[in-house]
Amino acid sequence: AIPGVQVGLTASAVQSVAQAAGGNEGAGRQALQAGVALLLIAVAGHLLDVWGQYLDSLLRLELTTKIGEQVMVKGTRLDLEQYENADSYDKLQRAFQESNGGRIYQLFSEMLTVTRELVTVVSVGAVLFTWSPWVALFILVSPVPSVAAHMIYTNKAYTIEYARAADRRRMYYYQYLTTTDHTFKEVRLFQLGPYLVERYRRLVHDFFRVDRQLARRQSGIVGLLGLLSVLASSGALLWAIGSAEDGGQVGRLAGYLQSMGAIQVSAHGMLLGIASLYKDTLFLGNLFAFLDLPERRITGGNRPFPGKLRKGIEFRDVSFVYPGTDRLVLDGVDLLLPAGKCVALVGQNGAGKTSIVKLLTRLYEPTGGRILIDDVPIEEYDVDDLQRHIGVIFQDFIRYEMSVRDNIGFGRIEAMDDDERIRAAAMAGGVDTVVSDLPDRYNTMLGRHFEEGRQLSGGQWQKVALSRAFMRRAPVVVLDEPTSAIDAEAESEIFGRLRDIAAEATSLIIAHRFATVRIADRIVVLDQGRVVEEGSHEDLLSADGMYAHLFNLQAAGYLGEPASQ
Ligand SMILES: Nc1ncnc2c1ncn2[C@@H]1O[C@H](COP(=O)(O)OP(=O)(O)OP(=O)(O)O)[C@@H](O)[C@H]1O
Repeated sequence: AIPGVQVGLTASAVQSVAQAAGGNEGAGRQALQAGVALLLIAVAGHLLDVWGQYLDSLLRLELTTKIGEQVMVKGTRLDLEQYENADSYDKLQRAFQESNGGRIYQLFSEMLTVTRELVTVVSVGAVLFTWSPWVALFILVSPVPSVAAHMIYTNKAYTIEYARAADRRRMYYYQYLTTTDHTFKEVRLFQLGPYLVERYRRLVHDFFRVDRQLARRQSGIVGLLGLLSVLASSGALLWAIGSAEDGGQVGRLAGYLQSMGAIQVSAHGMLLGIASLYKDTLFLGNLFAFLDLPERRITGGNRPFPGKLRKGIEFRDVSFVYPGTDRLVLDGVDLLLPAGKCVALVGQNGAGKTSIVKLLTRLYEPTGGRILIDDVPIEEYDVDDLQRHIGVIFQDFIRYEMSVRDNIGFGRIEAMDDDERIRAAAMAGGVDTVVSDLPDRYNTMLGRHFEEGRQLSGGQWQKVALSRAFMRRAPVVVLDEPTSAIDAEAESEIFGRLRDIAAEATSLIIAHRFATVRIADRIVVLDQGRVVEEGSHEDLLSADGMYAHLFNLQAAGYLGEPASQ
């Protein structure tokens, strides 16, 4: 109510001064009283402002930290499908853009602004209405047209921005390719720089063209509707002058002039605040849509996973189609991983090997058929417990830009401080000799992203990832192309040890190299989503089928002539 009181006091001060000038004795004192009241109000207003700013900064801190954290937590609760599907990944990216909490903070502070301006408009408006309803009405509605123009523009801009999400991702991707350490080598040597910059430039240019057109149209609309606003407030001014002149109300004229300024600013501020609120809720809709995404749709039962398998894992007539696609990636797969044995899965690129691992680790659910673990359907096991009991390393394992201890310890995070266990895992993965050369041993940072980081070779990184799998000491071990970058000598050593370490475990190894495949107790050949052969290395060679063909091709590569000759 302060602004309304201010207008009333200003009018009374000016009126009193005018009367004092006309010889009215008591008017001088009244003017002074009004002046002192105005001063007190100004001080109170200032103190409120300072307090408001303090609360404002607290709110900003609180929101920026909380929202970022919530988005991270949400990211860990989604299913793999939501990351591998372009549509939901798009949603995810849109939400990340809002994840610093800036927009939510803006929303709150806009709500506060709108409320504050509303108080000004209502209180000043009330004073004006008592003076002249028509002048009040003109002053109040004058900002409406120009704000309406802003709202129309906001809506258009949002629609355009929404449709741009994919192109924006492309832009960020081109920027990433030209500014990141592990993309540098190829970009430089294939001389891709100018091409990537050109693609980026073309996208920016398209954006620019559309934005310029929009800005042009916006100027037109704002210009036209804004003119109505100007006419309305000028009309109000004339009316005010006329009505003050009639009754010799100088104070009122001063009040009109002050309130016109105040209302112009406040009503404009309020309506623009509403327009921004509208825009921010549109954008925040993306964040809320993300936070609302279903979580962990793959659920299990309560059955704990066995500490050691009795019988083994069995895929029975399992088929699989990736959600949102229609290609049968696995087509009636029957597969047995006997307890305590090592099975190797062989097949050409795209045969479906990794997809089998994703089903076994419950990152996806089969479209048809059943997976049994010790004769119990996989769905009956507790999902977290199941995942805790499988030591898995994927082809695209992570190179954590953290310490060696983290890199290996992540295999069993509860045992991160168990030096003995970490050392044993490092030995099993063949990385202990690498670590002993590092300046800070297990506490050495790996990678190049952070200070003092030591970069490893591709094969050394792979050994670290293998150590991570061994750190788990799980009853089921799944290694997807575990030694593709490791030299032949180290590979044979690691597999020599694997037999000891995983002697108790049921293991599945996916590999293209036959040196790796041969160590398995049993080999399964997968082709286009079907199991086409299985048996021991010798059985499969004498069967002279696909396995023998692939083996001979590779052997010929090593020997320089067909192995069968
Ligand atoms: N997320 C996905 N969405 C849709 N299709 C996929 C997805 N991941 C893989 N595919 C398809 O499924 C098929 C099997 O892929 P998978 O990764 O299981 O093959 P793979 O045998 O492990 O191959 P590689 O030896 O190259 O690793 C491929 O044709 C691939 O294009």
